[in-house]
Amino acid sequence: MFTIHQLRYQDILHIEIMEIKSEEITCIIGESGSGKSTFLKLLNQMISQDSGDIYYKSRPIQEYNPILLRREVAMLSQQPVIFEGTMKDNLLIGCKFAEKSFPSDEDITEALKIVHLDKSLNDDPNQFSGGEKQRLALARLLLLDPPVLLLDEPTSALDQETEDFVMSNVLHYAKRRKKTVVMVTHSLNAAEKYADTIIEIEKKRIVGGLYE
Ligand SMILES: Nc1ncnc2c1ncn2[C@@H]1O[C@H](COP(=O)(O)OP(=O)(O)OP(=O)(O)O)[C@@H](O)[C@H]1O
Repeated sequence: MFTIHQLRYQDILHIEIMEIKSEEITCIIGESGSGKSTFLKLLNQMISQDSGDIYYKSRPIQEYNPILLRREVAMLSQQPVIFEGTMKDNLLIGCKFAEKSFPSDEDITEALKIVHLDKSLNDDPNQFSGGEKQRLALARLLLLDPPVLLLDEPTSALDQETEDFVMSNVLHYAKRRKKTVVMVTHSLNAAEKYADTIIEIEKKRIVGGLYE
């Protein structure tokens, strides 16, 4: 799905060669500040490399319209973004921005079940806890139904038990729906449990995918 060759981004990230396979779960691990979030942002061109190539579906990534690319390669950032309005407004706003038809009530219920968020659709999410906001943003992304999901520490604000439950649900859902997932995680355990491929960023460098 993605092939990367001789990529440089400032002095923050250098990737010799890498492939991210379609319909797989790829986990990115590495120390704080090693460039994990930067890497995800390069994959949907929130930022552009200084040199080197990223191919998405065999075409240079810069040939894609960035807005259309981000509808296919959708990112969940580390800090959940919450808009004014109810929880339902927040769940639907992604589809509105992406000019997609709204999901059915059944789809909304399913997404909330996957992220284990038991709140009323009329609630004000600005009052939610950090972990609830994170799960709301994750449910919003699932309702968008993009083929590629870039997840930056999607469950970092959750307690261990809820984190395990939500991560397992989300990644099983992704597998069932044949999604390509690139997930940054601090948990080597989770990566070993769920990833098809684990890539470690070491000293701001990726020489190649480490182990499969
Ligand atoms: N816009 C930017 N301009 C300059 N430096 C940046 C920018 N964004 C990130 N950095 C720097 O790049 C390095 C990598 O940052 P990044 O957020 O990608 O790391 P990370 O591995 O995701 O870290 P963490 O695990 O703490 O979230 C850091 O040293 C950071 O300070």
